Amino acid sequence: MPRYAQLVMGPAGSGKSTYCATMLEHCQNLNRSVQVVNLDPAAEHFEYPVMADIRELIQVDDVMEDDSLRFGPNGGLIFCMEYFSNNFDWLEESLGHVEDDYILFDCPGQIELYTSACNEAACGATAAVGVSRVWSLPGRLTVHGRDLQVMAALSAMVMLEIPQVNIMTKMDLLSPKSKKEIEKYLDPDMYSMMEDNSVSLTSKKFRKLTKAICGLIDDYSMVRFLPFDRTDEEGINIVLQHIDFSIQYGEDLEFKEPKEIDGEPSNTNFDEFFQDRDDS
Ligand SMILES: Nc1nc2c(ncn2[C@@H]2O[C@H](COP(=O)(O)OP(=O)(O)OP(=O)(O)O)[C@@H](O)[C@H]2O)c(=O)[nH]1
Ligand SMILES: [Mg+2]
Repeated sequence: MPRYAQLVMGPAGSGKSTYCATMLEHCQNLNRSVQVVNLDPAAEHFEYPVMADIRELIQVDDVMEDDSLRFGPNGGLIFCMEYFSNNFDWLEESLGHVEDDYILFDCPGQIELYTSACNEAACGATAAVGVSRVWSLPGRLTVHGRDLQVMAALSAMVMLEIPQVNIMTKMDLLSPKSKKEIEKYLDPDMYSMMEDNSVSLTSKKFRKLTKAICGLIDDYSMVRFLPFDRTDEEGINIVLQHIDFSIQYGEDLEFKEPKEIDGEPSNTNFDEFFQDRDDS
């Protein structure tokens, strides 16, 4: 059987580890077997059990304390990921050979990594297990900050040629009004957004640069975001279905009996989701 994976990438603090914990719990409720691997050598805290943890191989603190290396936190992290990309045996041994594996890789958050070492590491990880990637961005963003982050998402998509699903995290923090407002950013029309912000684009050069960036994002027309509200099971399911579809998960799976809870067969959220859709 093939192995499937999600590489969960995105800026620092955008909610990658929380996404992994939420998706793990969601899949467990659906009676789906999912495992999580921590690939962040600087991770201090995460709320999920791990199948493997890169810190068993190398830790940022050890690299920073090494007198011959003398790295700071960012250089230390890049060193760790390069070390990881040269030691994939560790990953292959840690993953073993379990059938029907579906693994979430919780990646580190430093954005520089997605233009260099982490790509090599991610390529190695995809070679080891299979493909797909989730790019997470927090739901609260300024317009210009968001443009740059859209560029980062686009750059990751282009650098590492595997399917990518972009998600907008922390949607539960938004009021209904803000949720409505953020809708236009989920599937952005870059040119009309630029017009919306034209008042702040007083400099001619800056306006030209912004237009060029908008053109680039528009040319690829691939960057859209799915909202991710960790409190909304139905929304989480929609994200999972998009990812499953992008990696063709489930096409050759055999039917499994649902788990029984207190002698009663469980009515999974998956069934409920389709039930709701049928009723509507
Ligand atoms: N309300 C809310 N808070 C969130 C959500 N996702 C993450 N957070 C909070 O945001 C902070 C960072 O979340 P993490 O999941 O650690 O983010 P990360 O991307 O793994 O961070 P790094 O690994 O440091 O890059 C934590 O305080 C989380 O509790 C979410 O969906 N909703
Ligand atoms: Mg994390």
